[in-house]
Amino acid sequence: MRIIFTDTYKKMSEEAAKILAGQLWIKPDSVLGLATGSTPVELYQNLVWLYKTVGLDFSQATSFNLDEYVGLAEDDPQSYHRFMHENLFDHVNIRKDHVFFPNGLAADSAAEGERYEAAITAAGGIDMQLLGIGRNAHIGFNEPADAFTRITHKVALKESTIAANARFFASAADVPREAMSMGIGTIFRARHIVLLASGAEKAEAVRDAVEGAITPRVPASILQLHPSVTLIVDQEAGSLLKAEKSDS
Ligand SMILES: N[C@@H]1[C@@H](O)[C@H](O)[C@@H](COP(=O)(O)O)O[C@@H]1O
Repeated sequence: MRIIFTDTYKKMSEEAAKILAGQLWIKPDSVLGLATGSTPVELYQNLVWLYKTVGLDFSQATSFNLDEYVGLAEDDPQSYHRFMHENLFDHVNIRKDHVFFPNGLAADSAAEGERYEAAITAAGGIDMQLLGIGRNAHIGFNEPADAFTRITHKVALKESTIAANARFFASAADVPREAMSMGIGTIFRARHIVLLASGAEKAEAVRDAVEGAITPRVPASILQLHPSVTLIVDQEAGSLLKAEKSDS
């Protein structure tokens, strides 16, 4: 795993933007796996800026989002679908028929998981997967569990995740209790993975994921086995890492 240590959230976001932009410049028809949450917001702002100023081209790109809440319509203000459009897709030249989400309204979640996997495969697989990390080291919505999940599936969210995401809702009671999420296997099949972490509340999760045992109790720990992972941390999120600082 390559670790890029940065001082601030701003620098973390700039480093991440360089990597995603580089991917698009090298392979304009890249299949990107994209993430929601507060962590990638400024990265997306940087990508929009690169699109507007130096012509970073999304016209041939495809995107698959990691996850979506169960029970929210696409146009619900809290849906991840809306989040991605407001933060990135509406501001760049990605084709709207090239952006994909798990359907949180699907009646048959198992069939929906298989449909989403087939769509990823049909697109050629994910070239670069962007990830944030939960405070309990979840990635996507893959919560600590007894086994690593293999494909896109329905998950019951942990109370801690509901509490952490409540800041985006009027109250914790409004946070959906379930989501459709890529599985750990789906994420692991991406050719390159970029994991972002910012803030002191992520420091333990980052340390456990990078330096701890590989276990489904720490979902992100599986990334230690992937051949191409770049972790970008700000000072606080990287503060508990023993790893030699290779960059700053
Ligand atoms: N499903 C998302 C994850 O993809 C995200 O990584 C995590 C951390 O979010 P944040 O970046 O807001 O800390 O939150 C949610 O649970």
